[in-house]
Amino acid sequence: MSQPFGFYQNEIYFEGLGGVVPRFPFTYEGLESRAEAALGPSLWSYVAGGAGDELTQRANASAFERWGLYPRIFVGAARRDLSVELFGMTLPSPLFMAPIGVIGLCAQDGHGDLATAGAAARTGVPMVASTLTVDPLEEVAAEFGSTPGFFQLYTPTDRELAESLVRRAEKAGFKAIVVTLDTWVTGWRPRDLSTANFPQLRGHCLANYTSDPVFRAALDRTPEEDPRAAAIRWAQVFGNPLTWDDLPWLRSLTELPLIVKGICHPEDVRRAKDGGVDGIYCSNHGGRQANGGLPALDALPGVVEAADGLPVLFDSGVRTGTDVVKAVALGATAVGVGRPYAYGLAIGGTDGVVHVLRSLLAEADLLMAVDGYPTLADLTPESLRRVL
Ligand SMILES: Cc1cc2nc3c(=O)[nH]c(=O)nc-3n(C[C@H](O)[C@H](O)[C@H](O)COP(=O)(O)O)c2cc1C
Ligand SMILES: O=C(O)C(=O)c1ccccc1
Repeated sequence: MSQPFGFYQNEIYFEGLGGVVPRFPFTYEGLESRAEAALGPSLWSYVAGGAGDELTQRANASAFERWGLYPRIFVGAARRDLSVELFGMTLPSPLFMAPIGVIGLCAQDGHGDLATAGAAARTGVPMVASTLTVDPLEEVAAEFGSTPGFFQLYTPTDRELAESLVRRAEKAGFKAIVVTLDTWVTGWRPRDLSTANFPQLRGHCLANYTSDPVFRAALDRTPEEDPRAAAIRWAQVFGNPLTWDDLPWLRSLTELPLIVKGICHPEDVRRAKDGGVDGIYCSNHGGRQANGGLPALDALPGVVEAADGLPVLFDSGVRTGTDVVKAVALGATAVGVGRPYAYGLAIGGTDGVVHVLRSLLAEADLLMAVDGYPTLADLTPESLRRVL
């Protein structure tokens, strides 16, 4: 590791005055208010909103407040190592960027997927690119530099199309396939309903479909000639209500590491594991799908236990570096952040995303320094105590 993540603090104190300090906020609330202004009402309601009255979305974040980290003294954690092994890769930290559909729209120029991939290249923090990128997946992958990227698959009903998307992702150099299982239909989202968001967003969801030979072959006229017919076809093929019977087929699609996203129940972990997946992604989609459910963090220990050594990726409610540390202590191998980096993108493009990621990592690193946990392996459930 070249420089500890906490060094971001020094840069800001000693060099960044006039640079980062006036440009970007250092709290989640600060990010939210700046992003709301930058995005405007429609995009804001899409990104910030969740299902129902957003009880689960709020609970995801507040679940972290119920755990406190014990400080350990006389440890001298002058050097920290946050690196982690995942699917044979060594990542500089457990942090990654969760997939966010049409995140491209959050950037001023509408190419935010490329800007986010650029932030992955600059920080070493992997991006999970959504099936719903605004620019084709090949163009996104071209911006990753030496940072590995993962491809998130929304499995279409057309199996041949699913296969084609996976082949393209492999060819473009993605290092893992993340299949999202909790969103074959979108949840009841009052904010999106009140801004009638989806009809507008739909037109921006199509890039990976209209650039796909299998998708194009199923159309009578090209998407350029008849964009409406392409959008209709997209709506028809988008959501596949998969069942366990489809897992062998999903597994057969690729030799890349296969991760299933949206798992919270230990029994589902066992079944996924039996089906030969390489990783479990514990998430409730940031409270955007089902409302009234368990905060994802409360599901994590049961998932980790059932995973029994298989890597567990986690997201939903991560807002600070201390949240990252707590999720690792509860057994997550890698920790995803969602909305915060979208807000960074809205505020400052690639620089804004880099700022959000570096801030999360600096806070995590400095917490480990102060509390005496030099490596991730030192963080265990015994490092935490329930406080409420
Ligand atoms: C605007 C938005 C779009 C999303 N789109 C996708 C998507 O395309 N695919 C997917 O698997 N998850 C998607 N998610 C869910 C995220 O991957 C992640 O589970 C969630 O954002 C984590 O919660 P957090 O935002 O509270 O950190 C989306 C989330 C947001 C906020
Ligand atoms: O909004 C989401 O969370 C999401 O995953 C999605 C699904 C379909 C279209 C756009 C975004």
